[in-house]
Amino acid sequence: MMAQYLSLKAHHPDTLLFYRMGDFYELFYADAEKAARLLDITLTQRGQSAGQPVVMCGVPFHSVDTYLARLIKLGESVAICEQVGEVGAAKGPVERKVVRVVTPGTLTDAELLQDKSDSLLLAVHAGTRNFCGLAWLSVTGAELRLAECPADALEAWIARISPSELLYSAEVTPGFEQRLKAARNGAAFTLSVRPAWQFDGGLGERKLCEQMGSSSLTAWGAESLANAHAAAAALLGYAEHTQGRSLSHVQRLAVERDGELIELPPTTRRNLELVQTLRGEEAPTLFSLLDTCMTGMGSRALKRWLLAPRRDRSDAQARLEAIAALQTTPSGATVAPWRALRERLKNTSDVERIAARIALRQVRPRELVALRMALAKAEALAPALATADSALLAQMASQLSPPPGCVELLVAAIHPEPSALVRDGGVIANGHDAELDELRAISENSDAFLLQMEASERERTGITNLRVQFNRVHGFYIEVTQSALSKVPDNYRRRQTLKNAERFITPELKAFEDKALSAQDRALAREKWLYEQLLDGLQASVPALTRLAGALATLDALCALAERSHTLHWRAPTFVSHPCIDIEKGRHPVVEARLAEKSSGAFIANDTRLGPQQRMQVITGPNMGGKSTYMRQVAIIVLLASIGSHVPAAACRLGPIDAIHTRIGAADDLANAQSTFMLEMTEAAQILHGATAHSLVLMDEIGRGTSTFDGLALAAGIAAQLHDRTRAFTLFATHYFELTEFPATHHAAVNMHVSATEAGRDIVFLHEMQPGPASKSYGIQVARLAGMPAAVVNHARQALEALESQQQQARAQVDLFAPAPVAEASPVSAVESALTALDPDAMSPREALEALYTLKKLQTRDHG
Ligand SMILES: Nc1ncnc2c1ncn2[C@@H]1O[C@H](COP(=O)(O)OP(=O)(O)OP(=O)(O)O)[C@@H](O)[C@H]1O
Repeated sequence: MMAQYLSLKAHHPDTLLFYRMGDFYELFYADAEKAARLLDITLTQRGQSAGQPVVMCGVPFHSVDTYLARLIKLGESVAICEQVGEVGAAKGPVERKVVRVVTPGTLTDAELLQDKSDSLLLAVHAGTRNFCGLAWLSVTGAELRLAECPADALEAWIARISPSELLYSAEVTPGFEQRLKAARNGAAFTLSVRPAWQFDGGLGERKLCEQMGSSSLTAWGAESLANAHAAAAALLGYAEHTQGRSLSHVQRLAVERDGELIELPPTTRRNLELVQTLRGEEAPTLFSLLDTCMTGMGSRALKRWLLAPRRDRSDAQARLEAIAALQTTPSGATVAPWRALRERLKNTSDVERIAARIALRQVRPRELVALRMALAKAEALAPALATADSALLAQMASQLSPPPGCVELLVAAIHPEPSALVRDGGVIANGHDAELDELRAISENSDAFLLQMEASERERTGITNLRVQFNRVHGFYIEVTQSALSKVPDNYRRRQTLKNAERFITPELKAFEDKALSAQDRALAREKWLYEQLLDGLQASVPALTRLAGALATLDALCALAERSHTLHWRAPTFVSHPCIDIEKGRHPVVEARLAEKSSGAFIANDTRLGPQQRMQVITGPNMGGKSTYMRQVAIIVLLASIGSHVPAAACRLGPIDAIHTRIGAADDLANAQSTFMLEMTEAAQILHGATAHSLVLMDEIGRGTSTFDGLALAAGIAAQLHDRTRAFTLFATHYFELTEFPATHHAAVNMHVSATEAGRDIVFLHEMQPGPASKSYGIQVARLAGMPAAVVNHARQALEALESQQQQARAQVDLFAPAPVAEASPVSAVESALTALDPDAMSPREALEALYTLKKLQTRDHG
């Protein structure tokens, strides 16, 4: 057995091997030690193999899912090895096979997957010409995506895709590997190394064609993406390896191109708290506020929309029309369509994942019952949509009809209340298969047979309390109490002795037992076979089922947006072609919700007007005044509009947007050994390189991490660059009062401030954005509010007065915003000219040596 184990283990060196032995999965040697540590289970030793004690530990097969979940969460992969041969069929151990490998990026079990998040597998190929190829999919989804990106944009792509597992070639350079490891920081995904030959462009193209059932990839515009094909080859190879079969349900292909999406760099996703709070929690975030979907499919679609808004507005426009239609109560109806639809969508099972599990032949009987009910619901949804005034809803309606014959097949084949697992029996419906019905009848008729036999044996033997019974351990028996033993006939054979009774068997009962038990075994085998047949029959429906799942998901997400708009009083944005961000009475939805929850006052709405004439707002005002909230709310409204959602504002007009960049707050990135200031500057530099005139840029207190003069000078330089060169829509919050002079010399910048007023020695925040610079910074009042000891506050107040009067007198007349002098080109030195004239390939060793002496002489002369 150990030889068998070791040969299986050799094929899965980096994976924990769960080796099935009876009712347990056992792990051995190093696997056992690791699993015992990670799962906190007991390590044992048994026997010896090759003179060494065998270290092992095990988990019961019926609770394997819990252990798998824990290991996957820790980033481990597990190969499941089952007994596939018949016990005792051949000499030696029963035949075993690894039936699938469970890895963080290839999960398919409902118990292991999160309802509201996709678990994505991404393959990255370090390609030619400084380009990387990417291919990714969710094993339980229907779509494979491809992209090629410039090598320096790889981290941003990985962050956006946010995979659970990333595959790369064993032969990438150490530098590239290091980058992938660094990209993992903060976003926990597992890195899996694959053999280099699997990253082959030609192989990938062939595999993709095969997958799509097409002779070329032209229809998808994916024909000339050799780098992405190489990634796809590894991706599909790995997915097939883990599932033990090909992914026949993945039949959609999409190519993502640089520049199609509105850029949301990782810093923006973090700073705007889109799907995670700054502390790493799931709520309160924009997504947690937005997601009132009734199904996991809807939540996942909504999250995808939120994290991948498109620059092209056609999708967003179609969604806005759909939301409008969902909010219009048709004549004769009492409620808006979104309400009625959401009511019907409630408790709809995850058709997308069930379809994938059908294709992977891992689907459980109860999921098929759930699928049948979901299909009935989906069909009932269609009529209400078909008549709606929205092309998108009409398209959904056409996709909601169940594949022909699918419901009928499920009704006929699956028992209405099946057991959880096929191996327990009772899964196939009565009347579906004559042979199964007959076998079941034999075992079910045994009750009648036993009663009849009991009566006849009582009569024959005169033992009135004789009983004929069955139990799982001992099979059929006749039970006679001690007192009646003398009446037992000769043909009774003793089976078991109890305290007060004896149990017997007769040849007649034995014959019946054989028949009944074998009927049960045969019925079970027949059920397994019929279940496989059913899966075969369902394969043809898989593409239609995934389309239907997509329609359900879109519909659910749209209904959630309609509900949010209604409940939170949001309004539809409008898109225009000229550059502008016009927001009337905008609010920050998450802060507003928090205020409402705590009943701590109303949220103060603010307008925002940005356009070519007024591209930059320099925002000043006290701490706690609401600067960050205001800036974030503008970005959130722009993002919500871009995905086709209504927005928390009275009105919003939005021109083209290509990116939302943010530089907010300061958190040390200790893991990457970057100081607060270094990080601040790196992020600012990235924004200055990346932003365009169609980008929205939020800069919150840039320059704060260094000395006042350095910081001020840098902040001024950055503001000037954004205003003059980048020309992005910029919200620039600062504590440097000097910067309020910026708009005087820069025509497209204006001063804005958050209002506050003093009540005695205290400060009252009004949270209103008003034109002009703030008059005071109120730092000391805020410190007082924060509970700073009175002595410190008084001390600070005195020091402040002294500092202010000193500054009045010695105010340096520095023009902070004057353009920097162009650096003078330094004259070319004699050494440099001589070097330029040399051609090393055309020189003899002697000439080279002479040239070296000449250069040295010239250098000595240049430096006197
Ligand atoms: N428009 C608003 N209406 C009501 N309350 C608001 C508004 N804006 C902000 N607040 C409240 O004020 C708090 C502080 O806001 P915010 O963090 O935006 O201030 P800030 O000016 O950026 O402060 P700092 O400069 O210290 O970062 C928020 O948590 C919120 O409770």
